[in-house]
Amino acid sequence: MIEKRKPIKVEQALKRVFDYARYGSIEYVSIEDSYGRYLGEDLVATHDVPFFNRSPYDGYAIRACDTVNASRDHPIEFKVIGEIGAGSVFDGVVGEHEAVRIMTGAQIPDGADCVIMLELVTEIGQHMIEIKRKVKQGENISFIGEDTKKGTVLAPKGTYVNPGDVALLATFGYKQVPVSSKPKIGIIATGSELLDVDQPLEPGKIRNSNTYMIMAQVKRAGGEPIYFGQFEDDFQTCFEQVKNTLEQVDFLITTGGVSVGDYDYLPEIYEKLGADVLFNKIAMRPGSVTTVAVKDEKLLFGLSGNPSACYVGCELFVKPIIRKFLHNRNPVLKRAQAVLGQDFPKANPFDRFVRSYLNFDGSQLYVYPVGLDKSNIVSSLAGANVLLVLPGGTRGFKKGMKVDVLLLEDQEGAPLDTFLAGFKNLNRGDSDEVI
Ligand SMILES: Nc1nc2c(c(=O)[nH]1)N[C@H]1C(S)=C(S)[C@@H](COP(=O)(O)OP(=O)(O)OC[C@H]3O[C@@H](n4cnc5c(N)ncnc54)[C@H](O)[C@@H]3O)O[C@H]1N2
Ligand code: MOO
Repeated sequence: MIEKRKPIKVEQALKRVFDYARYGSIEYVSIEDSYGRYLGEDLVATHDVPFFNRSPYDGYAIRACDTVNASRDHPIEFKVIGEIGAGSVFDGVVGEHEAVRIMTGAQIPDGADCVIMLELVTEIGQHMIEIKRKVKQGENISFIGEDTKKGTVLAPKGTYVNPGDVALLATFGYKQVPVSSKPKIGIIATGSELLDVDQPLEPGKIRNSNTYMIMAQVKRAGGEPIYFGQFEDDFQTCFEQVKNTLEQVDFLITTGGVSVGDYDYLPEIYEKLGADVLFNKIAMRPGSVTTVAVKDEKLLFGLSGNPSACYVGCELFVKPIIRKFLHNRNPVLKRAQAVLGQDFPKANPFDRFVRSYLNFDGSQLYVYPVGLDKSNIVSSLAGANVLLVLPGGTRGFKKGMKVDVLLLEDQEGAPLDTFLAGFKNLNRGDSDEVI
């Protein structure tokens, strides 16, 4: 008689796993390779930006006090005493009714306290210009420290390095960037039915898709997947593999063999290893059989063999642990609210995580379940950019209801029409900007 497993709640399971989260160390990569990594140290502004007062426009640097009486009917003449492009410094001083022609990004010359744009100036001869309006002191100057002040923490340790962070790293002279080292995640597939990706199909056999899917998920989460192979349902072979692999990695993921079938050997393997099983049943679908054990402080994730269950188990439990290892402060999936785009009549005895597509139609976020909602389905995974969360003990979700979604990743944009429609819906005022 098989012992009945007692399911625990998703949040309880996650808390138990987090008790065994570990942190990685720090390594250095070149700035070119820093995108997509996680910062190993706080990114602190080591100097003010801008570092000097500079002009945000092409124009003339002048003294504001010389324009006090300027107007359309009373233009004031200025003598142009020099010109500076970005990267050069003017070595004189701007005096009364003098101007220096200045380009965007150049340092404001001494004596000047404002800039007037080229378009607002009339050239009236060689080295002479005319100004017909007042300019305020400080007008059109990007002041020292306006962008960021020295000492400001711009991105804390554990931040995912996006292109904006790369710009900051370059601004502050990081040729080499301290990043969190990636956790090494061992992956093992079990199952005598498994063929590798390049093997022809045979009756009763299937191609091992989970391994490659998990490797991609691990990479997406920021970890380093190491594939140790697929093994037939033989207790001794699987035991040896799990034992040896565990010694070489930070965490281990297995797929398949965690349920109660005759060839589901993972429970016995954990026992023989002397690993503590944190849970072996979660009140969720798919992925209820997701099992997590700990051996010598290392987490062993026993994911389901069923592709969708495997996918969801990996996103909910492995991804946060990878991000935690990378010192990320927001390691779990981000939650958002959307409107259900179609009926979902099925009952939800446990919390259900439905592979779904989140879409903005120009005015509202809608979420649509993708494909068949069964844990052995592989086709619904590719089109999903979120997991729709339907709480356990509910049924009959209707189109139009507000629901929660967990964001996976969205590299795909919107259709052009939807993008343009978004502007149509904006209530825009008229601008009085002249230029
Ligand atoms: N009597 C019971 N039977 C089952 C239960 C249960 O509670 N009592 N739970 C069911 C649920 S829920 C799931 S999910 C599965 C989980 O089974 P396992 O995780 O032990 O996985 P396997 O039995 O090894 O395989 C399940 C399924 O997935 C296919 N598979 C396996 N590995 C891969 C792979 N690497 N790539 C693609 N597909 C894979 C395998 O061929 C099976 O079809 O158990 C239910 N049964
Ligand atoms: O674990 Mo199963 O994945 O609930 O379908």
